[in-house]
Amino acid sequence: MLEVVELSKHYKNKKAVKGVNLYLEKGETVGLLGPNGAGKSTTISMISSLIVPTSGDVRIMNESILKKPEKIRNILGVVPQDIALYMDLTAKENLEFFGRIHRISKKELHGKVDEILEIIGLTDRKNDVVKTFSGGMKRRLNIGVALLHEPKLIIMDEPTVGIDPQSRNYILETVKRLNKEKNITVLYTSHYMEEVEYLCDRIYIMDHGEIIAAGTKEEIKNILSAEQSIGIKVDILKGEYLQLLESLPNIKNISVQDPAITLIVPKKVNILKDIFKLAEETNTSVTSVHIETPSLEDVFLHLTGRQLRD
Ligand SMILES: Nc1ncnc2c1ncn2[C@@H]1O[C@H](COP(=O)(O)OP(=O)(O)OP(=O)(O)O)[C@@H](O)[C@H]1O
Repeated sequence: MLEVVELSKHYKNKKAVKGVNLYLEKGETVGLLGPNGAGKSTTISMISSLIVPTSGDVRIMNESILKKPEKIRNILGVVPQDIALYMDLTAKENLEFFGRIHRISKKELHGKVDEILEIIGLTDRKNDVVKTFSGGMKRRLNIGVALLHEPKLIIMDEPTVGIDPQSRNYILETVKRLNKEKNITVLYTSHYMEEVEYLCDRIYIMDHGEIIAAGTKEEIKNILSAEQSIGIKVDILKGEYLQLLESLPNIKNISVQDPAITLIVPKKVNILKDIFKLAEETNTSVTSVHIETPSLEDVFLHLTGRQLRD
């Protein structure tokens, strides 16, 4: 369905994307994860033929976007990070307006608009102007616009940023339904690991303009299969305790979500004794310790050195 080959974008002082390769099979939902500035939006903009690559190619259904951009725009639906709607028009008028841009006939558009309003759950608000909508409702309408021309592939650039949990769940369910019922292929970028875990068959992790890991959730978690994740909760987190933990041998990663600490250490290492000994030395009260296999978030931290939402 989609094939990205050695795609690069170099600006004057910055190599934003450096030889990215990725593919999506028909009907797959694939996640693209990366910290801020990793190059996700630049990659998506090149796939959407909004910016011209410095080198490389993007093929959608075996056609190069560089050679046939118009044809590809009919196959592709893009949900941009920023809301692109007319605030003084109603939900229905926005869909009609964008439908005309896609040259959908008036007759066809009539039924289509009602169908999309139903999909995005805005039928009862169709005659209200968009400026009265919550952030989540605007995002849902933004998705509706991208669905008007019945794309076979949809690219979503962080579609749940800054919205209430209810709208977020609605969007996730909608993406799942579109994929299952209409067999739409989805490329989904997000700052929320749990969304990608819930939605995606496969994941690409990007950092500094490059793909640094790719595979199914299980395959990616296996990157740290020889490690264990130890979550420690304390009453009051002291810098001194943290420093002593950091100085222990075998610590692969340490992250802090005050008053919790997560350590990544090799499976064969027994570190529990040290955790309690150092707590005693620094008068720290440990309230709980959990040992788990590493999560995707842990793998991400291990690979990029950053938390996804830094
Ligand atoms: N037009 C431009 N000129 C110069 N540098 C740019 C331009 N666009 C992006 N960059 C740089 O390229 C890098 C990748 O940016 P990009 O927006 O693709 O990252 P991102 O992964 O989408 O980040 P975010 O999660 O914050 O949206 C950044 O360092 C950014 O500053």
